[in-house]
Order: sequence, then structure tokens, then C-alpha cells
Amino acid sequence: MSNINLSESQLRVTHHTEGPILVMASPGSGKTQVLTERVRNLITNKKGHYRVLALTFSNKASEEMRERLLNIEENIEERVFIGTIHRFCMDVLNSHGKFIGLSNDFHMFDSESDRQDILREAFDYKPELKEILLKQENKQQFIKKVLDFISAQKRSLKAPDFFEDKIALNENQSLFAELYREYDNLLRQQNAIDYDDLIFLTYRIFIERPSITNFYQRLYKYVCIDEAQDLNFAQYELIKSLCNNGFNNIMMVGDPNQAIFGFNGADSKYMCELFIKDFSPIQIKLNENYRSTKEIIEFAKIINPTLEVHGKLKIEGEVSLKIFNDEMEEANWIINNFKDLIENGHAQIENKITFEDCAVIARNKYILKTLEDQLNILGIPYYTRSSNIIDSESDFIRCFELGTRLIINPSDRLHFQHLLEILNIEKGIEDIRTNNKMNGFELLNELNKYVLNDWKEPYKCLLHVWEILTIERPKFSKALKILSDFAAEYWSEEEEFLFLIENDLEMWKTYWINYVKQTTGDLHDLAKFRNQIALGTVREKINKGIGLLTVHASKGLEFQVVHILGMSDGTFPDYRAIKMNGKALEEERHNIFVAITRAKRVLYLSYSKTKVLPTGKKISQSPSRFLPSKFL
Ligand SMILES: Nc1ncnc2c1ncn2[C@@H]1O[C@H](COP(=O)(O)OP(=O)(O)OP(=O)(O)O)[C@@H](O)[C@H]1O
Repeated sequence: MSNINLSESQLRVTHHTEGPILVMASPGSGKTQVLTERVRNLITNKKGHYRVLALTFSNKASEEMRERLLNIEENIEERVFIGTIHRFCMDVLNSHGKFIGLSNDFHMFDSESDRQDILREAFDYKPELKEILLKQENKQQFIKKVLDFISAQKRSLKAPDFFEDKIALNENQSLFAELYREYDNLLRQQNAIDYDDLIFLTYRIFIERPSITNFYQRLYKYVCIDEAQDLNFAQYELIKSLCNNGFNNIMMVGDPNQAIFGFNGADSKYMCELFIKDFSPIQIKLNENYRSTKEIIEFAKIINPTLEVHGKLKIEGEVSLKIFNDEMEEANWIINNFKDLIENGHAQIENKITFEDCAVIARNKYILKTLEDQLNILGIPYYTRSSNIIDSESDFIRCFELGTRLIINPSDRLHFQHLLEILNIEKGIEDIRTNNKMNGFELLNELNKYVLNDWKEPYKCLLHVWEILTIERPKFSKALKILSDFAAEYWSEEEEFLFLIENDLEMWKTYWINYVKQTTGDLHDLAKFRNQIALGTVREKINKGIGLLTVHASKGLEFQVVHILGMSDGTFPDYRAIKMNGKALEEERHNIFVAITRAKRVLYLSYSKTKVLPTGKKISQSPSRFLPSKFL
């Protein structure tokens, strides 16, 4: 049991067991807290062989919930699935993907560049399509447009064949529909799926295979969904398809004022309107704020006048606006202020302040660049929370990584091509390319014949390692040790090169350790490991130093001191949203609302009167329209 005394309304939520429930609550009111406590109650108080499905919005939120629950029992995973909706879908597809034609060892093409390469291949496939691409003035933009279209279709749960009998399509729509079909065919030929497929294909399983849906309903007696205001159509329909046939122990928790994923098709109407219409849940509101000081809550009310919230902290706190001449002055002030707070403390914060208590939040990561550069120069610790998949930086480990992809999935032509590019092999491999009878290791072994001088020795080591990963159960740590020993000797004179390799190996070691921690002994499997990397669940969790966060990455977090920089019109709110107005501008208001409500005690906001654009042009800036006039 946690040592927090829950309020009466919070207890109503945590003690609720049967039937649907909707908890709509403001920032800092304890949504995550009650969700975790309810899961704890469900798994400790009830008897029977069921599990709880707790779906969170980010890996970070799952980790937090898992950590809070770990003190109940060690094998918490046996009683509850805690993870993102994408991770849950990955599990369903791993177990039941074959019922909709996926092979057991399917692979996820996780990066945007992989998707672009597949689409380029689709253009190459038919001369008439290639011609259309060649005619485009901005090919990159066109490719992006097609990929956005494909994503949008998958998010609307429309398969390529949806367009087949549609006579009314215009020329452009027919072209995009054809590209969608080709793109999906190419993915499947390579035994791969993309990120959007996770939801879409799982939805198909639940719709097309009632016996599987029924199995999940019996397994998971209770479904809990955090940050439900950010569900999109496909995610909502997926949850609904899982909870059909009278299964209704579903809980949604969220705050419509914090809906900030509109660009992803998310809309709080799925929680606020459709969930109510489809499930008739009991509704509980939590309106007490346990996080922030009075001044911060007052400021949040100015940004969002509809906010009904009662602050529980008696402390005043501080909110102030700083105006600077340029971005460099702004960055230096932030750094000096943090140094001062750490050295001398703050009247509104009783304990000593550490770098980890402080965060800087911006509308997007580019706004943080000047500050990040300065922190690097001064050697001040900071971390960012990027959602990007990090590739190995050294060619040697990148080859290792690409080879392991081929071991998992020999049909993966895309990454085979990337491997050829690094090894600089252009000719002579047609017979390997077209031979689809070889397994991954045989393919890599065959490639050995074509490896050129500089790569001969390193490739021999790679082959040895790949063989270990193929014939034994994956001894991943042993493989990394062999690579490390080889590199230390072979590149002993090339310090810089060796440094990159060691860094990459360190990263892979962490990934593997985190993966092993998350799975039970005999399930370790290279394909599943690769897919967890793609989902970001095994990434290194760094939170040492000052947090440098975008608004989206700051979701659900809290800090003693928050500094929001770049508070100029056009930056925050973003100029595109200003142009679009309406819903887009309203979502910007949600963004600023999320950012300010991360602060517990002290909140600084700032903007600079001038800014230098990437073109080198200097422009002047005016304060954000969201800043209250009493501040200016
Ligand atoms: N009853 C309570 N008494 C004291 N502290 C509480 C109580 N409920 C929650 N808290 C604390 O308040 C803070 C905010 O809680 P939590 O993160 O669960 O809020 P939230 O509603 O999920 O916030 P947000 O939507 O802004 O992310 C946490 O530090 C939590 O431990």
C-alpha cells in the first residue's frame, strides 16, 4: 500500500471493481495514482485466474506503474500486463498473427527511412509509377505525402482492398490507393509490418477471430486505459472490439484539456463521447490538485478558464516571465539561474534543489538547440527524451545489427541492401539476392565471397558472431564480448573508431539487459528482442541532469522547477496552428496547459525579442498570445 492518503473521490475509483468507469480529472489530481492503486486492489483483493490489462500511453508511464506495483509481489507480470497499446498489439500479433497471414517471425520496419525505402521500391516496381515520381518537382515531399496517406488509411482501419471497388476515386486517389497496395505487398513479401499495422492487424484479429477475442476476454478480466483523451479512432475501435459481447470491465482515465496528439488522429471525443455512448460508464471527477503551488494553479486557470480545480498545496510558489534580446541570452540566463537555484535554493522549495528537479520544456526540440549547445560547452548534465530509434554509429556494429536482422528475417531485402552499401559491394551478388531458399546465416556466409579487402577480417568476426546467434539459443552477451575483443585488437591504433564501437556495444548491451529483465528465462528470442527495440521498451532510461523536453515528452511528468522557453507567437503557439486556427489553435492551448502543469513549485516562462532563422535571417518576435497581459 502506498503511504499517500487518498481522498474520498479517489477511493471511490480505487475500490470500483465491476462495470465500466470513466475518470475525468485535471492535471495533478492523481489520475496515475488512482489507476495504479486500482490495479493493485484488483490483483491483491480478488481471487481467480485472471490478469489485468493496464494500457499506458508511453513506455515511461508503464515503467513507473510497474515500479510502483513491484512491492506487491515479484512476478507482477503474471497478474498484470502493463505496457503501451502498441506493445500489447505486438504480443497479440506474435501469438496469433498467423491467423491473418503473418508468419511467426515477422519483423517490424521501425524507422521512417525504412518506410520511405519500401515506398521507393514500390515506385521502382512499375515503370508507370516510376514515371509519376520522376515528374514530381519535390520527390521527397511527394513520398512523405503518400506515406501520410497510407498511415491515415491504416489509422482509419482501411485495408488496401477497401479502394478496389470504389469507382468514384479521382486520379490522385487511385494512384495513392495503388501505392498503398504495392507498399503493403512489399512489406509482406519481406515478412514485415510497419508501426501503424500493429493496431490495424490486431483489430483485424479481434474482428475476424471471435475465439481469439474471447480468449483475451477470459484472460484479462479488467482493462484499464490511462491518458484516454489521446486515443485515436483505430485505438478506440480496437479496445471496443476487445470489449464486445457484454465484456465491460473497462476503465478509462484522462483529461480532455490535455489532449495534444491531434496530429496522430487522436481526439478526446472517443473518451468523452463515444465511450459514454457505447459503455454507459459510471463517471467520477477528480478536481483536487496535489502537485502545484497556488500561483501555478492560478496561472493554469488563466490559460484555461474552464478549469475546475482546488489546489491542495498551501505554498504560494512563483510564476515569472523573462524577456531577452536573443536566444543565446535566453539560454545563458536559464543555465545561470539553474546553477544559482542549485547552489542557493529557492524560498518556495524546502529541500536542496538538484539538476534532476529542473526541466526545460519547449514546443518542439529545435527550440531547445541553443540551450543544448551551451549545456554541452559547459559540461552541465542534461537528458532529452527522444522517441527516435537510435542506430549504431560505427559501421562495424551497424553491420552486426543488419546481419542480425537477416538472421531473424532472411526475406528482409531492404536491410540486406543497407548491408551491401556499408560493405561497398555493388556487383556479383545477383544469385544471392534472388535465392530465397537460404536462411539468414547461409545468406551472410555466401556474401563472404564478395567482401572486399578492408572488410575481410572484420567480416570473419561478424560471421563467427552471427553463427553463434544462429545455432545456439541467442547468447547475445557472448556475441557482444567477441565483437568488443576483436575491435579492441583490430582497431587498437584507431582511437576514435574504437570509441564509436564501444559506445554502440554499450548501447546494445543495455538493450539486451533490459529485454532480458522484461522477459522470462526461456522466451529470449532475437526476433522478439528486435521488435521490442522497435517499440522502444528496451531503450536506456537516462534521467540524470536537467530534463530538456518537448511538451509531448513531458506528458505525465512533474518537476520542482520548470522553465518554458520560446514563448513567442509563432513558436508557442506554433505558426502553422495560428494559420489553421480553430481546433489546431485550441490544441496549442492544451500544449501550453500541459507544459505549465508539470511544475510543482516554480515556473519560469521566457521568450527572446529576436531569433535567427536557419537561413541566417534575423527576425523579431512578439510575445505569445497565450501570455496574460498582466505579465507583459
Ligand atoms: N491523495 C493524495 N495525497 C497526496 N498526494 C497525492 C494524492 N494523490 C496524488 N498525489 C500526488 O500528486 C502528484 C500528481 O499525481 P499524478 O501524477 O497521479 O496526477 P495526474 O492526474 O496523473 O497528473 P497529470 O495528468 O498532470 O499527469 C503526484 O506526485 C502524486 O503522488
